[in-house]
Amino acid sequence: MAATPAGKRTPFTPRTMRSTTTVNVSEADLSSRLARNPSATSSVLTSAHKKYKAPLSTESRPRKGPTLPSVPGSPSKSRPTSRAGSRMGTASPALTPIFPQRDAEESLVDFQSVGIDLTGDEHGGDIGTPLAEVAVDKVMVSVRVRPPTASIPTAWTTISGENTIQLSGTPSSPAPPTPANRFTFDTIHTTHPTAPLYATAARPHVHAFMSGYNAVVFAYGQTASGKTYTLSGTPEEPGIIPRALRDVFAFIRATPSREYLLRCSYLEIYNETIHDLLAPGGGQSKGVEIQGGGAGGEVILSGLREEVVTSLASVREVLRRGEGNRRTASTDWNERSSRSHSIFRVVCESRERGSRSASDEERSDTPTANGRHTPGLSGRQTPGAGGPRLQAKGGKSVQSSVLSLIDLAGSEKATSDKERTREGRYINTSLLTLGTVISTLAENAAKGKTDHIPYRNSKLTRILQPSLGGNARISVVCTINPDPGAVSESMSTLQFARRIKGVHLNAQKKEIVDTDALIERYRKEIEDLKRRLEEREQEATRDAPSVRSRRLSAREQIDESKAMTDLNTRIKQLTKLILTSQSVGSGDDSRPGSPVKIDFDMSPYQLQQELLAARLQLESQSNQILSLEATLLSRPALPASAPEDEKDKLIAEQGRTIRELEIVVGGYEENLGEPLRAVREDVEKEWQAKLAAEHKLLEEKDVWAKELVRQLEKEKKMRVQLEEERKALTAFVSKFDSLGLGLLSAASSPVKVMPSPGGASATFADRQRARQQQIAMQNTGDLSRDSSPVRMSIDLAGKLSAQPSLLEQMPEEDWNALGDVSFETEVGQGEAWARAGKMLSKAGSPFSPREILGVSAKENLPR
Ligand SMILES: Nc1ncnc2c1ncn2[C@@H]1O[C@H](COP(=O)(O)OP(=O)(O)OP(=O)(O)O)[C@@H](O)[C@H]1O
Repeated sequence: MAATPAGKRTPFTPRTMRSTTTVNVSEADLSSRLARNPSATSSVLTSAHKKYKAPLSTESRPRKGPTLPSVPGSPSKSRPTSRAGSRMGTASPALTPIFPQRDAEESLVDFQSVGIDLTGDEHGGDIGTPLAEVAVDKVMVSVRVRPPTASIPTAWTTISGENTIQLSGTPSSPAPPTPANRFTFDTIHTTHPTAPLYATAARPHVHAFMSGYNAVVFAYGQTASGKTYTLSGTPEEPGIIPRALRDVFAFIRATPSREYLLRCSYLEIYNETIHDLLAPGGGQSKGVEIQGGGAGGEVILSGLREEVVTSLASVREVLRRGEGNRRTASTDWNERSSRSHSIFRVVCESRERGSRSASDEERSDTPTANGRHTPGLSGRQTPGAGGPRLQAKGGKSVQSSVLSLIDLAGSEKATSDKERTREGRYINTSLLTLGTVISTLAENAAKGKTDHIPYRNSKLTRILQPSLGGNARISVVCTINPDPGAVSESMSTLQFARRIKGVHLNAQKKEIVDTDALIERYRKEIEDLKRRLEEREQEATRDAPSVRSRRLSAREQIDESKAMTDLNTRIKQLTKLILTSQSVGSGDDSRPGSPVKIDFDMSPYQLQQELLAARLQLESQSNQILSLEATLLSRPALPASAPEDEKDKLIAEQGRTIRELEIVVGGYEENLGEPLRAVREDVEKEWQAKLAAEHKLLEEKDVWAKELVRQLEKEKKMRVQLEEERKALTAFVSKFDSLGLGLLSAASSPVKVMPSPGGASATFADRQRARQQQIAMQNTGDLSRDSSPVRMSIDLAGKLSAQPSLLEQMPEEDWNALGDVSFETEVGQGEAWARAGKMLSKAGSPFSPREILGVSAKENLPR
């Protein structure tokens, strides 16, 4: 909304409505109708877009002077024929998209709060909100003053309702209220939230971009004044870039009558070198070159990577990667920080949805020289006698537009750091050139002059040349630091803003007919693939299965089924790239974000088929690469004397083919690398889990084994000990036996009775048996005194045969005491020996236990 100086608000009336007037009225009307009646979206849009059906070809439309340069990087008008592809009879020379890698959760700009629903946000309205009315022939200029803080007061005052900002100075030194201190622009913003600024300063441009116009939004201002805050924002307060992309997808969703293809690129200009922020290696990648641009021709950014995006998630990934590349280098002497100009570009191609045209049918049904249908090539024949216009007959035009969102580096005073000073020189030079270009443009427009415009003095102005030259809707947000100490820089920013307001614009929609547009080629390839699939299916169902299996070998059957799977996969891939209101409707996850992983539960046959399909796809892609390379090589060289226009055209074509090649190679690498990476990840994960389980098991077994060894050692020790005790006891008993016999013989018999071997042992065994019986009887409660193992009577008559032993005469407890003789502890040993000695003397033995036993160290008996 503009306002009169008196403060009375009046509806804005564009000063000049050029050729785009009808369309703009339709857009505003469309938006307001959308807001009132969302259900009418489809019909409204369809009818609205009918009005867009401008001339079928850019050639058929009258041009307005030299102010129609093409957009940098957008497709050239005449598509060169890919003869090599046709010669080689390759499967498909169509481009393979570059899919984003993964949905990374971390991102500088958080999209979580920026959904793609149509309900809008807190401040910014929604897609159905009527567009702010902007003068399409003027640059939209907004000023954003960074909110003051308690410690930093503001030197500026805004006049409510007038969109005027005025230098007030400080209480101690108030500024004089002169016209030089007052500035009026389209909008003035002084608050934290970005939504109101976005709604007025960017949304109309995003909508214009989606409707086929080139659009540029850039932030200009001194360092730390809030340019990055305005463009990128923060997770809490998303900036213009995330909001714009949200609106792009919302626009697609609200436009069922058209289909879209979106590609993104991200570059920065650092020290007058252009870096592709999306290239592997980011800032370290080799520089991007600017080609063409002369005589109103296209500016081609050769070597700049363009990535097809199909969802907010994929855009988020691209942004994250690009920002990451800037940031990484920023730790390295601040290379990627505010010392570079960054440009985020989105290319949008769109066409009306509907059935294929007759001419399309005709073309795609015409076999090539080798009798084979080559999808993608079918519609890319060399323009015949009638040229593109003839081809366009009945065909659908494709709109192509570019949105550039630019965060300029902030001007800065020289610093003590040598490198920073060098950077500052480059920044100031390019900003100065931008200022000069804008001044000259404004002056030319005001005075009807045609002075030379020094676009070529800096990379920034060269890239912006087509837009500044008039073929774009431009919005500038000038950011101001409120600090009274920064007044001179702020004044310089405001003067820049005032100058740029004088630049004259004349943006035109770019409509391409023929097969220049990628979307058109994708669509044609899809149709061709579908037709081929249909043919194969018909062929497959013509014969009975038994006849067929006899006719084809197993190998041929596998190949055929693989070929069909391959066709299906490719159709799905391409279809997913083309965005429609339905396909973006289901949100972020509707797009493929990761490669297809191999299912390990598949049968070997299925796996073999998958493998074969992957191989075929790789082969087909390498054929595409070869075909594009051949096309490049087969380009006729132009003589040095050829007109500049011709040269630019050739350069543009070559740049396009190189870009295609890069996209195909990117897809090839993706196909080659991604599934393998994914499979490897899966396998590694699986085996790591198995390995961890095995390790755990091993550790448990190790513990168990150690414990077992320890037990065995203990047992062995005990066995040795027991064995020694047994031996000692046996020896001891034998001595007792012999002692007993000696006593008997001495007392009653002159006959020397020799001890019978095993007498004591047998007695010992008998006693053991008796004791077990006694225990058994005790357990059964049938214990009688007769059965006591302690038998005191000695059958002397039978002594020679029965070998009565002294042991037999010992009371039970004494016998038990003997058992302690060989036991280990010193105390126990002493007591045991003492008890044994007592017993022997009680029995009348003249020997000590040691003498009897003839104890030696070997017997492990205590001394
Ligand atoms: N409107 C605003 N509301 C709140 N904070 C802001 C606003 N504008 C800027 N800031 C804060 O001011 C600081 C500087 O802003 P920013 O980094 O965006 O400046 P810049 O102009 O991009 O600087 P440079 O040119 O050095 O990159 C940041 O901390 C940012 O969060």
